[in-house]
Amino acid sequence: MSKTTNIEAAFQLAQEQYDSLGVDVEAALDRLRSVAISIHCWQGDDVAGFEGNVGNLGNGLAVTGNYPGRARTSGELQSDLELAYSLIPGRHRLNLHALYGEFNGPVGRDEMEIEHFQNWIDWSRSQGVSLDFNPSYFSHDKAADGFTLAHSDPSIRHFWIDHGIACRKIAAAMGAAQGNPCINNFWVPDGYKDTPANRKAPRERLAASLDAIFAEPLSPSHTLDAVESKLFGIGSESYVVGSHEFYMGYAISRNKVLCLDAGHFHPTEVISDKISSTLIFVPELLLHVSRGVHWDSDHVVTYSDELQAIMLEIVRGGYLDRVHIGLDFFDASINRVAAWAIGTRNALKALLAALLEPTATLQRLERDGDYTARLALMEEQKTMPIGAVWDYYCQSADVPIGAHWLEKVRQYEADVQSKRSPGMHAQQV
Ligand SMILES: C[C@H](O)[C@H](O)[C@@H](O)C(=O)CO
Ligand SMILES: [Mn+2]
Repeated sequence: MSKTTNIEAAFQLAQEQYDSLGVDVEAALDRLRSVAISIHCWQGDDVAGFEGNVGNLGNGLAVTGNYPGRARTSGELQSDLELAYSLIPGRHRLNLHALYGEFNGPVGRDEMEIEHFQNWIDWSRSQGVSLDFNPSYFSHDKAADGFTLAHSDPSIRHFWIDHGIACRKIAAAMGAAQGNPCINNFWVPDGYKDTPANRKAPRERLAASLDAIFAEPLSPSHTLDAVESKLFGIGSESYVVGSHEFYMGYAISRNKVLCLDAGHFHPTEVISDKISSTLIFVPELLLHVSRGVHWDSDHVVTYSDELQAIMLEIVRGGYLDRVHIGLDFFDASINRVAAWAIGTRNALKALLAALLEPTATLQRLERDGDYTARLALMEEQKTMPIGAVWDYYCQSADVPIGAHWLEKVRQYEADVQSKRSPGMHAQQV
């Protein structure tokens, strides 16, 4: 039997097994096909961007590792992304940070315009990829003391407010160009290393700065504002202005998208349990699917219990249209294209597993108080043949099956990435 026939035969057997549980595999695959994951550009170059300050990543963000082949220009990043997308089934989005604009000479963050992203818009159109966006409140002289929108100096605060306003206009133009909303996510690092004497004032300033940024109504069909909380960062261990409670309250009161980053909570706290709570009160969620190891370490997403729990919660709650699934990890110790492929394929595989769950049956058992059968069925589900369905999905999407994608990355690394010199930044290439 040929490999293709094997995959089809295994899929048919798997389909029969799911069928016996009342699960429609074709419907699950159709739903999976419609989900676009927002793949973060910053895994490709260690969050360096193209402003020319490579190695100055600041404000608590840390990338470790020195694997060769970091992308140094937008052309290199686009080429790496094209390979990554070709290894991942489905049609996905690209999440860009403002510091990835293309600037001919110095451009202040408060002066950024859509023209600095025209090349990204053109490229994304050519790839059939839609864009999401983020203002960049880090790795900058005016963020050197750890404060931006909550700064006590009004001139610094206003500089960053202007950056936020500029980024909203850029995001809206991207959304108008692509015909669907560009999610524009605001994360600021503001916080104190040591115990503050005044927790109130910075939070009042952050709320006022955000209100100033969001003052102009923009069409929700062009852009949606999201806000991202954090528990602590390196250098803001004792106090983060934009805590979970702060942004939960902000998003509810201002009708904003709430961003939950899996690495931004206490180590035993999970975002999977926050989805059904928060969505009662906010219109939509953005997820930064990440993997913290002891802290917000931004490890590549693996097929973990929490990843599966996140996807199950989205599917069980019927939230696929209200939850934007984005990724947020940056690992420089392995091939960066492989990192994208591993993390995104895992996210999709976990989503497929969730779509293949006999949720209606489980929820009926729960309603009936039959917790024995609920647990038994949930456990049996774990060894159902999802691998056969996933392989079939990859084959039908014309992307590599199993670990064969790794051969393409190895070839690309030998032909392209290994020839890049490490220390250079965009202007030097
Ligand atoms: C680069 C991203 O904006 C950043 O990772 C942010 O989303 C975050 O999670 C900071 O810890
Ligand atoms: Mn994040």
